[in-house]
Amino acid sequence: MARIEKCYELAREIYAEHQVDVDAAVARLEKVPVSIHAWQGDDVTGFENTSHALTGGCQVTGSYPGRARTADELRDDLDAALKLIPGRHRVNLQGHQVDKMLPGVDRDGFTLENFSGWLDWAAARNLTGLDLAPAFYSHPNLKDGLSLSHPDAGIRRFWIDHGRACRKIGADFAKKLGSACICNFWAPDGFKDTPSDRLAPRRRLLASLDECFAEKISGDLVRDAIESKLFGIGAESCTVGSHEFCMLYAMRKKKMLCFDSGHFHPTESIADKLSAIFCMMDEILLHVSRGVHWDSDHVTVLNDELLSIAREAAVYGYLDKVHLALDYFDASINRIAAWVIGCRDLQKALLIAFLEPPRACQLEKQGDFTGRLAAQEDAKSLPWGAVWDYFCYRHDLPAGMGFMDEIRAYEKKIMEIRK
Ligand SMILES: C[C@H](O)[C@H](O)[C@@H](O)C(=O)CO
Ligand SMILES: [Mn+2]
Repeated sequence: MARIEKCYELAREIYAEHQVDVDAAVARLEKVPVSIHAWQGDDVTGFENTSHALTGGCQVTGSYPGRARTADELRDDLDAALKLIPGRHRVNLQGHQVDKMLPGVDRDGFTLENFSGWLDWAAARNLTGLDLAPAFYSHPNLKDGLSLSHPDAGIRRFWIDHGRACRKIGADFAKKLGSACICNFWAPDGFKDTPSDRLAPRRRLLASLDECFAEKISGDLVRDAIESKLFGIGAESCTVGSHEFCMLYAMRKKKMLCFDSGHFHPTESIADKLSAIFCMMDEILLHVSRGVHWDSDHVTVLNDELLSIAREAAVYGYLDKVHLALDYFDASINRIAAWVIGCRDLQKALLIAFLEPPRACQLEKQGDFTGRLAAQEDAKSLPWGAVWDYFCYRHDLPAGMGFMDEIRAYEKKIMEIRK
């Protein structure tokens, strides 16, 4: 331990030479909650016990042992992960991750009763809140790849009512937990092959969303967000809720725009979009993920993309308006490790952003772009790792990959015996 403190002292000295206050950076990181996506733990299956296949253009691959089969198991797994992630965080649910099913009640009729176990669990933990996203997929009413934009009014009604139900449950979560619930609307609607009519489904999606949001709910209780996608598996030719559609909807209807980092062209970075959005919008939801080829949902790692997203979210002083959420699913590795590694990497990226020396910005202001490049590159070898280790130590958590011992023990005792 003495070594961690010693290294931290040295790092503090070095950063001070670069006009960076390390203690302030640590204090900032302390205050950033990440919304941890519960669906990494159950492979997005939910707990309706209706054996619906995963549909809607997402795929979970791998058969690593230990998928949570019930909400109780999922909560145990989240407990195991949360213990290994420094700081206070939130948990993000999908609208089919019910705690219990009630006879004759489907998604369009879900109420808090279906999710009550989650609320009790969150209240008993030190969570900063619970988020809930309607699940417009993995259900027989996703017909021909369409939910909210389906031509059949009865189908649209089912999904609209599911959206409305989730907002009400979110409000109930918020009342008890004292923190607004983020209700993110992502509809998988799309076409495998070129549609003859792209306009009508988009008009129907627009009308359905208006109905979903018709009930006025205070922003202190629910923050609505809308998420676009480039394409999904089996919906390669047209996505109804495209980026333009969602951005304009959010702007016009005063909703939050959700950027999922796996939902854009591979060479397109959402980091560059944040400052553009903040010129005209006040709040944003980030789904932090990692796209690899056609898969939008690999575990986040500390790569250039994550560093630039965290940097752009942090450096202009609007981090309080950026809601950070994880969104990936990998069933080929230990699911708890997937949460812990991805979340800690996001926190590391934020810490690196908080520790950014002012030099590069100063040189840029003077028009010295060569100096700026030199300063940006020099900053890369500053000892942020010593600061991260100290942050973990303050939280009584192992630095490095020490967290794997606990994960392995939990895997042996609990996960390996799940069938
Ligand atoms: C579980 C969904 O995949 C997720 O919530 C949604 O945000 C998404 O990114 C779909 O690709
Ligand atoms: Mn997403």
